[in-house]
Amino acid sequence: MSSFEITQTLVDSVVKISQEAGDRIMEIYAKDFDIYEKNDASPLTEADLAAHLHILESLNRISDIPVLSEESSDISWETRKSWNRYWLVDPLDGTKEFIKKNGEFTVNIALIEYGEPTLGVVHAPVLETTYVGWVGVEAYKLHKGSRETISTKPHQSSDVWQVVGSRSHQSPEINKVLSALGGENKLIAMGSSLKLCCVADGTAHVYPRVGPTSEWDTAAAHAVVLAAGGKVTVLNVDKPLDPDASPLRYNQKESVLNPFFMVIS
Ligand SMILES: Nc1ncnc2c1ncn2[C@@H]1O[C@H](COP(=O)(O)O)[C@@H](OP(=O)(O)O)[C@H]1O
Ligand SMILES: [Mg+2]
Repeated sequence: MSSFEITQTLVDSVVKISQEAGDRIMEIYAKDFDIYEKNDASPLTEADLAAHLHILESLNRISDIPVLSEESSDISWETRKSWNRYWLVDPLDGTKEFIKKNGEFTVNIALIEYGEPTLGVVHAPVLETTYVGWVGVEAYKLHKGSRETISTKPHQSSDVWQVVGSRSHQSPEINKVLSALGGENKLIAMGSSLKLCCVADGTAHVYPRVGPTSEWDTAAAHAVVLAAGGKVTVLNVDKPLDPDASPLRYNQKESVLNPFFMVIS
């Protein structure tokens, strides 16, 4: 048994790394994208890679835990399947939102232990907001120097369902989920892992995902949801509120694709 423990120092380091990666992204985001069209490198690739390299180097400096990032995801299953603990990173989630310049993109760093997220940091550079989930300990949001504890807001029978969904990847099956919820609902469109954070901080009751995502898209924000009192489970579109649905897990199979899932307050 290893004696690894998450500490406040580790959490603070991961927050700092995510914010520094966000600063690198912002240097590119602030430029005029048109100038890139003459060159080979797209602004997206450049921002993604700059964030990835910074996160990789920094995580390697603070720990000897392996890293799986969307930008270095060619690590074989043979190697990965022996990992009980690893960092799971999406350096720039919400690439469509980055290109559209609507600010709804995030830097995502999660710690996965035995298939479950135990720590997650989601940083939205344009919004100047960082969500932190230390599972079993606390969930909070940092915004322009202030720190606010966050928790989910469970749906009450008289509430209109506040449902958050993808801005850029929709699926007609969402209507099945909405009708299975029953009652009235209001759909809020949002890019990236910010949708899970909306459930974590009580802005939304649910986020049903009826479309493909990869494990790095959800891991960090999944930790924020768990730490804030919510759940992320495998979705049955006909029974979205199934109390026996299995939790979403990580590194259990060769494919890094998630099943359809439900995030609930
Ligand atoms: N066909 C597909 N296969 C795998 N992942 C997909 C996908 N379409 C969208 N995604 C994932 O959904 C994420 C965006 O989510 P959303 O639509 O909720 O903003 C993308 O993250 P990236 O932007 O990092 O590529 C991408 O990983
Ligand atoms: Mg992504």
